[in-house]
Amino acid sequence: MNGRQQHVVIIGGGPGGYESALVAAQLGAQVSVVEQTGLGGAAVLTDCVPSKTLIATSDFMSRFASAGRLGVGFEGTQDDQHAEANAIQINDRILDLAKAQSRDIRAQLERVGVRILAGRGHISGPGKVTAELADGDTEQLNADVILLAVGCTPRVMPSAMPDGERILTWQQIYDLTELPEKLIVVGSGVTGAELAHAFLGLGSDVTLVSSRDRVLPGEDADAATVIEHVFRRRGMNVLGRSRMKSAARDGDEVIVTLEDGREVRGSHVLLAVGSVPLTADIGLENAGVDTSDSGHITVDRVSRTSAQGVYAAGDCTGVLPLASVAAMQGRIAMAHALGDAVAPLNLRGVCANIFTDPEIATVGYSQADVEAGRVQARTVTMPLSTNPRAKMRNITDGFVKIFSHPGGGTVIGGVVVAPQASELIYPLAVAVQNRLTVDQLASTFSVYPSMTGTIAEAARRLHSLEA
Ligand SMILES: Cc1cc2nc3c(=O)[nH]c(=O)nc-3n(C[C@H](O)[C@H](O)[C@H](O)COP(=O)(O)OP(=O)(O)OC[C@H]3O[C@@H](n4cnc5c(N)ncnc54)[C@H](O)[C@@H]3O)c2cc1C
Ligand SMILES: NC(=O)c1ccc[n+]([C@@H]2O[C@H](COP(=O)([O-])OP(=O)(O)OC[C@H]3O[C@@H](n4cnc5c(N)ncnc54)[C@H](O)[C@@H]3O)[C@@H](O)[C@H]2O)c1
Repeated sequence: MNGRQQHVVIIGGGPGGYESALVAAQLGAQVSVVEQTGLGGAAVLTDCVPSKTLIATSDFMSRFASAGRLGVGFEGTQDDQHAEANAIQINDRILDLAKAQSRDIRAQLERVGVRILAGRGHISGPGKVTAELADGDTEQLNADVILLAVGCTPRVMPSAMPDGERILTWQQIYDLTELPEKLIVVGSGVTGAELAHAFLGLGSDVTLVSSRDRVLPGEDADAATVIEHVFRRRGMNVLGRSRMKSAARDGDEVIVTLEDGREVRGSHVLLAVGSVPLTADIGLENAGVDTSDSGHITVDRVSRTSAQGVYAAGDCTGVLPLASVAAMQGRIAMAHALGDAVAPLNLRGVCANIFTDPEIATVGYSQADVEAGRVQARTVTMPLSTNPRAKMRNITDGFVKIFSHPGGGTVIGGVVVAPQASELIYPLAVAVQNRLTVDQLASTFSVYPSMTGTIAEAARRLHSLEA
């Protein structure tokens, strides 16, 4: 690096883009972000933040519905006692919250001197980005470093084209003015499972079309089994081993036709059949940036692409589609590009959470890693049903699972299935990240009574296996 101020141009203002902009500005670079939709990206405006806000309302309604089991009654006649979701108010709140977060991010970037260009960016040659601005102008930018963080968009099938009214992607549900009466959710990955559960909690009649043997095929099998059991118990119609062939409107109804010929009728269908990277028209060929067959940009562990001076971060790389990973890839890219100290991306410490009720939180090595022989581990699974705090709170579903290394007892992974597991996974994440042993975890005080008591108890069980 010479003494001249480096110019960094970032295409895409989601977590991958805005986090890298902050780091680059902090490291003294002149930074421009070209963003076509709004700062915060899909994460803030249509995907992560809106879905979690919807789930917050749904969770509240579910708690309300189970109040009777904790001895709480409501005034009024028995038949009349139910909470009702107001779709307009819920969606207004969601969209307001998303826009406010987007504004906060813009203000944060502007405070550190980042230039924000509203429009579409593409690489026009080595070290060159063209921005087609929203106001109709075009601007040419010279860049010492280019970072691509363009994200993904919902995958659509020609036989099930979304119409924004009754055939919907997850990005279109926040425009609904009424709660879907009979919702068919297609796809039982994380997006499908979270949203199917959210709408069930809000009062929709939900059918989940799952192409695999069980819901959440990529997750811990024990955890997914608990969630599928809860779905069914709460009245969701889960159609296992069922692949959608097509979805079509029939007046005010939708018909989902499965590959085996069965038809499912509903008022709305929500398509959650995966995502495709937005990498087709961003001029990758103009700089020699390689992609995989799926169109994801190929990167190494410091986010370098195949082209010198071009980095990529987030979902468009296909490394691990989480907001936290996108942000980390972006920070690493800028540190590397601008000559700061940097450690390559380490996915073993990544914490993830599925926001169903109960939630599934995971960190480190998984059961699948153990079963595939990628790592040797001892495993203990403790149900929550014996935890005193869980009993007090009427929590019956869930468990804590810990994986430790045989021989030293280092904690290498964990799964928590519990209400707010996203908060409970942190002690296990600290243990994995800092290579703590099960003995260190077991000898740490936990509050009595508390859900974390089960984490300490599981660690104690692993100690006795070690002994
Ligand atoms: C329903 C759902 C829920 C999710 N929930 C969670 C969660 O709870 N926790 C979690 O960690 N992750 C969650 N994720 C994943 C998370 O949303 C993504 O990992 C994250 O959005 C990736 O960030 P990104 O910066 O790569 O891309 P994005 O957030 O997609 O941002 C990319 C931005 O680039 C813009 N762009 C694209 N092309 C151009 C161009 N040519 N010029 C200018 N701008 C362009 C796009 O408009 C977009 O605004 C969820 C995903 C979905 C679908
Ligand atoms: N809480 C979170 O952190 C969160 C939430 C949502 C998404 N995400 C991220 O996004 C990633 C992608 O998740 P996703 O669920 O959007 O996509 P996905 O690709 O993981 O799941 C899509 C599912 O749809 C199924 N499918 C495809 N075509 C089908 C058809 N015709 N009929 C029936 N089923 C069909 C697939 O088999 C697959 O199981 C996740 O792995 C996660 O990293 C994270």
